[in-house]
Formats: sequence, C-alpha cells, structure tokens
Amino acid sequence: MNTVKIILAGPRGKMGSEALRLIEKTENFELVGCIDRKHNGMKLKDLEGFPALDAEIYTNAEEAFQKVDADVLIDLTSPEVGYKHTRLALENGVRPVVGTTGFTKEQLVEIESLVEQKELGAVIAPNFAVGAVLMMQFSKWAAKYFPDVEIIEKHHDQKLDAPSGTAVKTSELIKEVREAKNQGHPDEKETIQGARGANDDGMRIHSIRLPGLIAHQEVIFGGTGQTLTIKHDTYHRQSFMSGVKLAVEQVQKLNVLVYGLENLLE
Ligand SMILES: NC(=O)C1=CN([C@@H]2O[C@H](COP(=O)(O)OP(=O)(O)OC[C@H]3O[C@@H](n4cnc5c(N)ncnc54)[C@H](OP(=O)(O)O)[C@@H]3O)[C@@H](O)[C@H]2O)C=CC1
Ligand SMILES: O=C(O)C1=N[C@H](C(=O)O)C[C@H](O)C1
Repeated sequence: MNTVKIILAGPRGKMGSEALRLIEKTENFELVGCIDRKHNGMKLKDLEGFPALDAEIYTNAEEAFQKVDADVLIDLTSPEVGYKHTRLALENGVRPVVGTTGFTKEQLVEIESLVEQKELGAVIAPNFAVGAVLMMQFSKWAAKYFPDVEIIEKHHDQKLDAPSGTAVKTSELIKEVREAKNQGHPDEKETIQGARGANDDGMRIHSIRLPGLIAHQEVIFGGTGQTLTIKHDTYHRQSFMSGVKLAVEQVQKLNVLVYGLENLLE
C-alpha cells in the first residue's frame, strides 16, 4: 500500500476535525500539512486537543503547496476559499478531494478545464455519505415517473450556502430525467416573498436552517392520489468519512474531474 501524503484545509472545522481522525487512523494516510486561518508555522501536535501529528500549519495556501510535497488536498472550508484552494492544488500538481460546497456552475467548469489542462484527477463530492448518495439516486429514478417534486433540505444554522450542495446535485440529477414543467397553480402568488422556495426549472427547493440540525433532506414527489417521500438524515459527521477515504484512494487513479461520489461507488 503506497502512502498518500495529504494536505488538509480546514482542520479546526466540524468536518476538518473528523477528517483529522480519519487520517490519523488510516495506516497509509499521512498528514503532511494543514491550511488554516490561524496558527501559522505551528505544528498540529502543539495545539491543544488536536491529534499528535507532526504536520505544519500554513495560513498562506500558496506557500503550503510550494513547500510541502503532497499527493492530495482535502478541502473542507468555505465556498470562495475552497475554490481558491482547489485551483492552487491543481496548479501545483496536487489532486484535490473537495467536500466544500457552494461552488458556482462557472467555477465547476473552470475547475474541469484546469483538470484537463493539468491531466490530474480531482473529486468534488457535494455529499460523502453513502446514504445521501443513494437518496439522490433514488430521487432521480422516481423523477422519471413523478415530475412534480419539491426538495426540502435542512441544515444547522452555521451553514453558509443555500441551497445545500446536496440539494443542488439532487436537482441536477432529477433534471436529467424529469420533463420540465412549472409546478403548482399557474396563477399562484406569494404574499410573502420566498414562500414557495427557489424555482429550479419549475421544481421547488426549500432550505431550512436551525440549531440542532446536522444535515437532512427530503425529496417529496406528488402524483394522482399519492405522494412518495425519499428522506436521508445525518446524525453524525463520521457518516461522511468512508466517502472521504474512498475519494482520497481513488483520486490518485484519475485524470478527470469526478463530480459526485456515486461515480466512484461500485
Ligand atoms: N461533501 C460533504 O459530504 C460535506 C460537505 N460539507 C461542506 O464542508 C464545508 C465545511 O463544513 P463544516 O466543517 O461544517 O464548516 P466549519 O465552519 O465547521 O469549518 C470550516 C473551516 O474552514 C476554515 N476556514 C475558513 N476560511 C479559511 C481559510 N481562508 N483558510 C483555511 N481555513 C479556512 C474555518 O476557520 P474559522 O473557524 O476560523 O472560520 C473552519 O475551521 C462546507 O462547505 C460544507 O458545506 C460539510 C459536511 C459534509
Ligand atoms: O454544511 C453541511 O453541514 C453539509 N454540507 C453539504 C451540502 O451542502 O450538501 C453536505 C451535507 O449536507 C452537510
């Protein structure tokens, strides 16, 4: 088993700290650097409450990629920063595994063309939890028969992007098979703006943000005399880690951009 040398961006975050535990317990994963907004020049092991890993922390991402010999970047930060890190990684010959959500369509296209130019693999996965991937695939299947659909995603109130990356990916998969149509009554009017949620090709997406939640999504389909609800709930961020591990292992064999974990699952 070859050792995979990893730079982690966002090690103090909710996902980043789970990823640290994953790296620590995976025999052939080695943390060679961290990108953070704090603690420049310190070693991770010198921070209280962090695993005893020797990796140096860089607040300047460019410096991290230039100084550290790494195979893979795991990015779990925020939309703008994650995009910048993904580009920098590719420009410096490092394969990105990106969990960060909120990239625009244009940014995804730019990353794809950089991946092609550099002939390097990259994985961008809006959701690393296998259950969520299945929920999206089942939704795509159902949309073929039920074109009336509303996506309700619920997250903790610290989330920066709305709709969630999972909801965006779900709607993209649904749009591959759903006959485009405007849902609801043609004359419906919102008396409070936003009441009907975001309009995506006529289907509706609703984003709920509340303390206490982690990550949850319901996809509700309506047909004559029936509804079908496909639902996934995340109760612990550990649920994402088998997907992160798979992506890190697989990205090294790739020379294309893979968008969505479903493309790596057997
Ligand atoms: N694909 C998936 O399966 C999942 C994806 N996500 C996505 O992952 C991302 C992170 O989520 P989560 O862990 O909950 O968020 P957190 O806010 O807990 O963590 C983000 C971390 O990134 C850090 N950060 C912000 N700016 C920079 C920067 N310039 N350089 C380095 N680090 C920076 C933050 O630092 P500070 O604390 O100082 O702000 C923070 O520690 C989000 O985009 C989320 O949507 C989340 C769960 C699952
Ligand atoms: O911010 C989160 O927490 C999550 N973000 C991802 C998303 O935007 O879909 C994945 C998961 O829903 C948790």
